[in-house]
Amino acid sequence: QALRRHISLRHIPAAGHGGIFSSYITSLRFTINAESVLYDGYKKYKGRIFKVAQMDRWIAFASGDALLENLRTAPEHVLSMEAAMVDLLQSDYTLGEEIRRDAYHVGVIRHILSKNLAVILPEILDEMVSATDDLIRTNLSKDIWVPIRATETFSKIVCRATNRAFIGLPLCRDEEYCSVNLQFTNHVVFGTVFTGMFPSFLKPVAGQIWSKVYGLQERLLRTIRPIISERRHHIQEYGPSYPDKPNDMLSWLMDAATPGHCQTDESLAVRMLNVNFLALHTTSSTFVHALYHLASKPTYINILREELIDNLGPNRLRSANDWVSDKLEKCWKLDSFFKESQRLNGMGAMSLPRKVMVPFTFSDGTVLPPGIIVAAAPTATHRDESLYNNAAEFDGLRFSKTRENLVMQGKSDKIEEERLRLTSTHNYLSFGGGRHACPGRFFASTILKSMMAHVILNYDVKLESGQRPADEWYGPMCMPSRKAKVLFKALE
Ligand code: HEM
Repeated sequence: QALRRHISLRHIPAAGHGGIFSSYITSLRFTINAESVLYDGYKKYKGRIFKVAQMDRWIAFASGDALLENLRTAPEHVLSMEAAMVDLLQSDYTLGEEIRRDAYHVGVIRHILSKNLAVILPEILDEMVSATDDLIRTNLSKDIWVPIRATETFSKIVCRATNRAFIGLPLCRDEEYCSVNLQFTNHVVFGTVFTGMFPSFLKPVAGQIWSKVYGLQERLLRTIRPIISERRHHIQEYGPSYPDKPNDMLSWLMDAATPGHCQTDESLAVRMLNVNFLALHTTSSTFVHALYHLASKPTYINILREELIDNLGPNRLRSANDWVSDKLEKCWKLDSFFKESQRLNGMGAMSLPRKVMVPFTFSDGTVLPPGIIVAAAPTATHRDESLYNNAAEFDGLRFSKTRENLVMQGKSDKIEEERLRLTSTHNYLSFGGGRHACPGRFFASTILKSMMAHVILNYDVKLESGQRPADEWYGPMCMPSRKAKVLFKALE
């Protein structure tokens, strides 16, 4: 097999070693330091396709504007994201086969969640303030710096705030419900490794065993079944738009579920787990990456605080009433700070994974055979000097300065200005791109910015050592340090 794969890809240059046996050295290096392998490949072959050895396969990486555009725009039956997920995440066994077969939840997130953002925001803010009070403020005493373990604390805050919009009170505060949703990421990550060890014909059995052992689907079902039943009862009694119907993810999913299996309690529970899987870890990691930047570079605290007070007024964002959502849009520096943090410290070294379904010819003439995964390399692209000046340096105001310059020069056209926002995918790979670009990024951006605004207006933060803690890498996946503690002090 290795020989066959080697021959079918021999026209593609390799980052690191390219031989049948020597490539294992690179695959080992990729496991330990994926970022540097991809950076070396990118520098050497920018504008081309290059391949990188993994233990069990080659992955091709597209670099440069033209090839990335090919990757973004190829139709699903040619370059498939779903098929890539089956290979890379063993998604049929870890996420559930039905999630791939009927992805109606993606439409719900893309259209209904985004459309309802302004309406549900006060609820989200209320939960965020209450969760931050419960998990941070109660531990603080006047004028004393108190260490808070950032990843653990903010994943819980994100879980509560997000689930206020997904399932509402009181379940968004239920420990069992939150813990199941937070654990599901581990279920997927370790389940990928576990089921990946079995040959194809045994994977369904291995997947079943894995799900039963972890038991998260069952546990989530137990917590949400009474709520589903109650809502069904109201629908039967008063019709689909019954009075006081909750305007949340569970209702939207129940309304959109394709008739048949998708409408069962079991299927809705799996769908809720998956939506949480997509939303929680991504948002909390992105937040903590930015928090580490903020706490290690104190000058930004005053800059961002000043901007927030200018735009939001003297209120401290202590409650949802202090909030007017369009004012957050005016906080360009805060938006820029997150975009810059995510540019340098995002979810990992690989994005836009797609499986080649039929022979695919890139615009430079390179042909990829079916069966291979092709992806983009965000960390390498985001450090490209031709795209970003002083690319290796953190400049929290990089994007807001350019936005302001455009306005000052009278050149501000809407398209150019939108490209500099956190949620834009132009020259920016953290949210993927093309038809699969993250549909939850507008929701995520609102949560991230409002949570940071609340922190900055209510607390001082710093790091004991003053140094930003090193990220944790697992193959191509990147996470902010899970051990590091940020020192918090209440402002009043
Ligand atoms: C900062 C937080 C987030 C980051 C960094 C992030 C990143 C991504 C990335 C890189 C992709 C793959 C895109 C591609 O391959 O082209 C993706 C897809 C997706 N994300 Fe997010 N995401 C975030 C938050 C969310 C949230 C909050 C939700 C849901 C509310 C969500 C829902 C989805 C869905 C449904 C997809 C699949 C889209 C499709 O299949 O077409 N994401 N996200």
